Amino acid sequence: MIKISNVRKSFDELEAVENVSINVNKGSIYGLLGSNGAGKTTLLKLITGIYVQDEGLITIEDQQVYENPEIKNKLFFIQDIPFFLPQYTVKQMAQFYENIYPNWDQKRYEELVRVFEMNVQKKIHKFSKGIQRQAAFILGLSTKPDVLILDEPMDGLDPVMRKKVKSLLIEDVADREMTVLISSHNLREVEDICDFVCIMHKGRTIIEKELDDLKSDTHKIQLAFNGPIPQGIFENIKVLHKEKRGSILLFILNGKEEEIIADVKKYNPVIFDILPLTLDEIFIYEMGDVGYAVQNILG
Ligand SMILES: Nc1ncnc2c1ncn2[C@@H]1O[C@H](COP(=O)(O)OP(=O)(O)OP(=O)(O)O)[C@@H](O)[C@H]1O
Repeated sequence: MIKISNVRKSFDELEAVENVSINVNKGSIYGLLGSNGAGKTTLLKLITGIYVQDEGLITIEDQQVYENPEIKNKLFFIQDIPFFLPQYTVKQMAQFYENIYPNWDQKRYEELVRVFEMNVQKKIHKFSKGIQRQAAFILGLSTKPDVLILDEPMDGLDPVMRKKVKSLLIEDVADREMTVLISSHNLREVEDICDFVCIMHKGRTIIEKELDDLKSDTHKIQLAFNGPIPQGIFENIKVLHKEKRGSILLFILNGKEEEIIADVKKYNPVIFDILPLTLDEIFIYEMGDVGYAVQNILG
């Protein structure tokens, strides 16, 4: 659906996006995560055709986005500071979008106005930050986009509204295979709705993986042996982290659970436990030497 291949974008000397390649499948909710200044917003502005890349290719449904009104009509971008025309009310913005977006759905708009209990007659700039964001969601979802792109979408929303917005997104993904790309600093905020995640750091992608794969491929193991650590253990398994806590050895391993169990059992441990890993821990260990960035992402 969205294909980004070897994309670069610099501002003067600074390379904000360095050789990034990612794929976002139709009907998925894709989380673009990363530390401050990682290049997330720049990448979203490239995808939505606000910026043009210095190198590489960006396509949505195999068509380039930049200066392509046909594709732009199928996507909606809610920026970190949502865009509204000055002095406009929600009703006026709705009329504006109705004229631009061919798929504008008036019935859906009225329904969403009811759900959010939105005052459509009030000038938007007089609303609080959170209500302005709600107005952006009402308008964005009423354009019935094939692709919805969200930059820090939950900023300023209270927990009830976050839940409401998440369930509306899931509804549109399930009903009509809308594709959603969400950028966020905060992994915990989006992990319950994303099926794919990508972590960016300093303009590059560090991990791009299906969330379930990430969870099922990483394991925390506690082990103890009568005597020293046997030679050869985990020779063919990727060890992300190893530490000793008294007589207990703690390993973070990347691999299939059955293979790990089979390997361990060859060495007759006196203690052997497989413990669940939180997503936070997975990211910390996977990213290893960029641990500082992970702390930021995990907030
Ligand atoms: N228009 C611009 N002109 C010059 N530099 C820019 C511009 N936009 C972004 N940058 C720089 O590019 C880098 C990436 O910025 P970007 O806003 O894409 O990061 P981000 O991951 O969205 O960060 P944050 O999470 O803090 O919003 C930063 O170093 C930023 O200062």
